[in-house]
This record gives sequence, C-alpha cells and structure tokens, in this order.
Amino acid sequence: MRKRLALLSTIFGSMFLLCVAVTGVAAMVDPRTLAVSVSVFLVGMLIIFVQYHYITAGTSRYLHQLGEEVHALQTEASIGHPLALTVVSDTGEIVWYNRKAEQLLDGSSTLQLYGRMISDFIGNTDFRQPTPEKGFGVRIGGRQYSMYANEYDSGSETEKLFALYFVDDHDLKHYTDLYFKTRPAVMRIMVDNYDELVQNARESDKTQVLSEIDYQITQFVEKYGGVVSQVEKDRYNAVFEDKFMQQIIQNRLDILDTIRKIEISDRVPCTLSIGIGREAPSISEADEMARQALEMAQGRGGDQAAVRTKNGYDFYGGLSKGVEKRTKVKTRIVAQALSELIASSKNVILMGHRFADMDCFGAAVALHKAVTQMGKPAWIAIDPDRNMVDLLYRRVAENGYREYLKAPSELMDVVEEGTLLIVVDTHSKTIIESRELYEKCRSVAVIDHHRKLVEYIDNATIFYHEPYASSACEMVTELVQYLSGNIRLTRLEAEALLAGIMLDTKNFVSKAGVRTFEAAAYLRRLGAETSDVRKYFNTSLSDYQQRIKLMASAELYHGCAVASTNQMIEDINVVAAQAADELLNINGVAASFVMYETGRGVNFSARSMGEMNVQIIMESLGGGGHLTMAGAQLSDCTLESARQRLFEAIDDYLSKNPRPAK
Ligand SMILES: Nc1ncnc2c1ncn2[C@@H]1O[C@@H]2COP(=O)(O)O[C@H]3[C@@H](O)[C@H](n4cnc5c(N)ncnc54)O[C@@H]3COP(=O)(O)O[C@H]2[C@H]1O
Ligand SMILES: [Mn+2]
Repeated sequence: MRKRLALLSTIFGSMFLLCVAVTGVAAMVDPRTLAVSVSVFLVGMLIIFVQYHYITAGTSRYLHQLGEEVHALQTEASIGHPLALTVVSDTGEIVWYNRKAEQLLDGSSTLQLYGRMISDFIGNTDFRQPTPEKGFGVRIGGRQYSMYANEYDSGSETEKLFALYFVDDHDLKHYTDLYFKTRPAVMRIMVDNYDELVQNARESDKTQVLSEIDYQITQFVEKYGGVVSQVEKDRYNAVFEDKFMQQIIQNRLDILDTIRKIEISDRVPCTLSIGIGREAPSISEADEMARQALEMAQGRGGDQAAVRTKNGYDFYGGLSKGVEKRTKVKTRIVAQALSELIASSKNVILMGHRFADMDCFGAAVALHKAVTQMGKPAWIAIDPDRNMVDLLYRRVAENGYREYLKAPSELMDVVEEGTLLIVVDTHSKTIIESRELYEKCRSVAVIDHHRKLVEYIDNATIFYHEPYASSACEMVTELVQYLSGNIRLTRLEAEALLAGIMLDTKNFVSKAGVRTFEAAAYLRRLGAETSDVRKYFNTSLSDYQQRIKLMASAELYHGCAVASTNQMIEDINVVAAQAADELLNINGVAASFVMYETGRGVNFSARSMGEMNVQIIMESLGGGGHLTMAGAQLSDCTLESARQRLFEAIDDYLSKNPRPAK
C-alpha cells in the first residue's frame, strides 16, 4: 500500500512540474495570459492538494483498521489455536496461555494459571535449551506431549520470553512403545547333555531328573508370560514379548543356574544352551536368529546363552567347564564326509595357527599321513622360523617330512581349482598361519576345539568343531581311526599327536576327559611314550631363567596373578605360556595373566583353574581361547596401557560374574 502511495506522489509531482512548465511557456508566448494561467494553476494545485490529502488520509485509515483486524485475528488465532500454547518468562513463570493450554494444564478447575510455574506441569524439562528435533518429551496428566520452545528476545531490559507449544502425540508414542515392547522374541533351549544324562542316570532318577528339567523350563517361561513347546526330547522353543525377554536378559538368564543346580546321582552336571533372537522385523527372522545364537552358544561349550541382535552377539553364563560328549557318532559322520572331500580333491594343504604349537602341528602331521595314504599329494603350511615346535619340527623333518613342510608363501603356486585346505586348531581367519593362502583356496575344512569366536571361517565345507574336546590332536586321533583307507600312523606321528594332547591338557591335568584318555591309549598302542613326548617340551637354561624372572614379577589383583616383561626374549611365546601355567600353582590364584611386548604391541597368555573364565576376559581384549586357557594380542599398545586394559577387563568380568565366597 505504501508503495502505491509513493507512486501517487510521483505522479502528483510530475503533474506539478508539467503545470509549471506549461504556465511558463504560456507566459513567454503572451504575457497577458500570465494572470489567467497563474490563477488556473493555483486552483489546480489546490484541487490536487486536497485530493492527495484525502486519498492519503483514507488509505491510512483503511490500513489502521486492517491492522486492528489482523491483530484481533492473531490474538484470536493464538487464543483459539488447536495446539496448547503458553508464554513463560525466563524463570518459567506463566505469563500468557491460550484456551487449549488452559484445558491441558488446568483441567476443569477455574484456577488462574498466571504466575504459576510451568515446572509444576512439565517437571524439570529445561525449555531454555535448544529444542530437540522431535521436541521435548513431556508427560502431563498421564498423556505424552512433544513440547517445542520458541525464544523471543525483545532486546529490551525486560527478561526473555518463551513460547511453548504442546503437540499431543500420546497415541503415536504409546503405540510405538507398545509395538517395540510386545514384539515377539524367540528363545531356543537345548539340554546340552541329554544323552549322557539318560545313559548315566539310574533308572529311578531318570524320570525324576527329566521331569524336573521340564518343570523348571515350563515354570520359567510361564513366569515371564511366554509360551513354550517341547519340539524334541532335548529341545524347547519359546516365544516371549520383548519386554519380558529384556527382563530375562537383565536377570542374566537365571534359568541356567536353576538347571545347573538339579542334582543327579552320577554327578553328571545338567546344563542348558540357549539361543535368543530379538529385534527382528518378523517372527521367522527372530527364529532364525535364535537358531544361529543357539549354535553359537553350543560352539562356545554350552551352559550359556547367546543373544543375537541386529548388532551381533551377547553372551551370558558359560561358567562351567563344558560337558563331555561321549558318543562318537558325530566323529564317524565327519570322518566319512572328510574322506569323500579328500577323495574328490586334487591335493591338500594342512595349516594351523600362527606361531604353530604342538597341538596344531601334531594334528597337521597325522592328517598329512592320512591324506597321502589316501593317494593325494599334501603339504603342511608352517612358518619355519616363527613356531613353537622347535624340537618336534626337527624330528619330523628328519623323518621323511622335510619336503612336505613348507612356508605358506612357497605353497601359493600349488593351489589350484581342486585344492583342499584343512585348517586345524583354530577357526579364526585372523590367527591362521596365512590369510593369503586361505583366501586362495576354494575348498576349506576346519577341525578345531576352541570355543567359538564371533569371527570365524564361514565358508568351510566341513566345520568340525568340538569345544568339548581337549585338543585338536584328540579330535584328529579319533578321526584317523574312522577315515577310509585303514590308516596306520608311525610311532613318530603318534608322538606328535600325543604331544599336542599333553600340551593342551597340561599333561592330562586340565580338560582331560574320558575320550582324551581313550585317544591317549590308542596312541600308546602305536608306540608313543609319554616320557619321550615330554622331551619335546624341554627348554633351554636361558628360557628357564627367563621364565623364573617373569614369574617373579607377578603381582596379585583380585585373585589374579599378573606378570609382565618388556624385554625381548627369544622364545617369549613359550616362556610366557609356561609362566602363565605355573603361576596357577600359587595358593589363592584363580587365574594368571602374562603380558609381553612383541615390538608390534602386547600379547597376553591367560590361564585359569576353571573357576574364572579367561576366555571371556581375553575376548573383551579381542582374543579368545578356552575357559581355562586363552590369549589375546593388542597392537600398537604400551605395556602400561595393556595392563590398565587388562585390569578393566578383570573388573568388568568380576562385576558381572562375582566369585563365589569361600
Ligand atoms: N586372538 C585370539 N583369538 C582366539 N584365540 C586366541 C587368540 N589368541 C590366543 N588364543 C588362544 O588362546 C590359547 C592360549 O594361547 P597361549 O599362547 O597363551 O598358549 C598356547 C601356547 O602358547 C602354549 N604353548 C605352546 N608351546 C608350549 C610349550 N612348549 N610349553 C607350554 N606351553 C606351550 O600352549 C597354548 C596352546 O593353546 P591353544 O592353542 O589351545 O589356545 C590358545 C590360542 O589359540
Ligand atoms: Mn590347541
């Protein structure tokens, strides 16, 4: 409007100038007309002036009126706005509110809201902070609102004002929440050692034990409002609403403890493995996740629960040693499959983990014999300089194996389409002897006894994984008896296997089960003597001295012996492993940890007497292993910060798994 008035004044201005010009010209042509011209000009000017004034006054009256109407409309719009709106001072005092806000904050009472504090309604939500994208979540009168704040700074001395808008999205939030809380979560439960229980329990105990297990599982599921069905004699499937599953997880799956407490005459412990699938887009996917999780829980030795979420796995329990499986049905099936796989391959490469020890080397040597007896060329991939099998390696090389022991790089050329790679004593891509060699081989089989890691070789045709076995050598001793071709091992090969078993069981002290002794007996029959095998473990005087020094550096931390060295010792891997073994002999030591610098970082050797699970502690540092024997490697890390991280890992473990009071 103002623009138009400006236009008008320009027009009037131009007309004025035009009149002056016309009058001037007229006066020059005939001075007599001057008087007339001037009079006409003046009259004209008067009319224009009056007109202009009139238009301006009318316009501004119109504008004023319009402004008032708009103002009234604005006020009315705010007052009657469908959203609740309040204006509060910087301190939170209510200075203005609309009708909706009156209803919202005051209900039916006629109490004035002016002067009351907004915090009486929204609690301690700080509206002065920048409003989050989806508003502040506030709860008023049992309903949920999103509150948006708009700051108004008049610039004057007076304090700031804030307009607060309340959007009622109660239903949206309520039902979203309900959706997440009631989404189905699936649990698969398996009795770890059903067959052993049935075989070993007395007839009179049998039914009682089995019905006790059944009763406890049903009770547990009912307590958390789930439904359960027994799908096989030793398997149950249950479905829960996710909020109850969360409670179950918060209570750290106490059903594991309940079942472990069931007493059986033969002292066979009774344990469960549980797999849980949560946060899946559909129930069938949740079930699939539960299946994978159950497999994982079993692969880690049973007596534990694995929870599969969209981000990976969480584990609970896993504190008992794992129950031995005595039936060898699986071994026979695997042996058959492996025989077929070997028969259909062109050649075979056997490979263990980096810094090969007697367990992986022994297993590789015996399998090498089996494969060559089946008529296929085979090699063992082992770094000749970086291993822990010094004496055994030499003995084996001297006895006809020299041409078959190759560094991984030397074997890259023999890999062809039909090459089979058999990985022994590890199932992790990160600690195998050679990643390049592994990646070049199309066909892979894995034979391992370590507790399952989340990162594992996932493309294996045969994944023979037995966390209950003491060692890879125990597994291979059993396998060779079932492989086709009637394989006969020589005395040296039997010794290599026995060395592996003795290494991993610490001379039949830890993890040695019925099957371990059966395997040892078989090897003994082939001529292997424990006293001869012991010689492969002999160390040099300097290693012995280093070990004593290392042990002397030990300090105690919450029942754990922690020793470390930053000296470069030649056979540090073996020295550290042996020091860790020996530290367990100290009274009151439940676990031992030995740390050593490698030039690239810090390595750990961890051992336990079975009461603490060192696998879990090492796993939190990126390593793994067993309940009683584990390790980890931290790269780019100083000894001191490694020590700190170890202490934190121990603290964390103990806070979740307190040691039973003695
Ligand atoms: N990043 C990682 N991820 C997953 N697992 C990891 C890991 N780092 C280490 N581990 C596992 O932890 C276990 C302990 O390793 P550590 O080197 O202390 O102890 C090794 C080895 O150093 C030690 N050893 C070798 N020669 C020895 C000897 N002559 N005397 C005594 N101990 C010996 O015997 C142990 C054999 O243990 P085993 O192979 O069954 O299992 C190993 C290893 O596979
Ligand atoms: Mn091993």
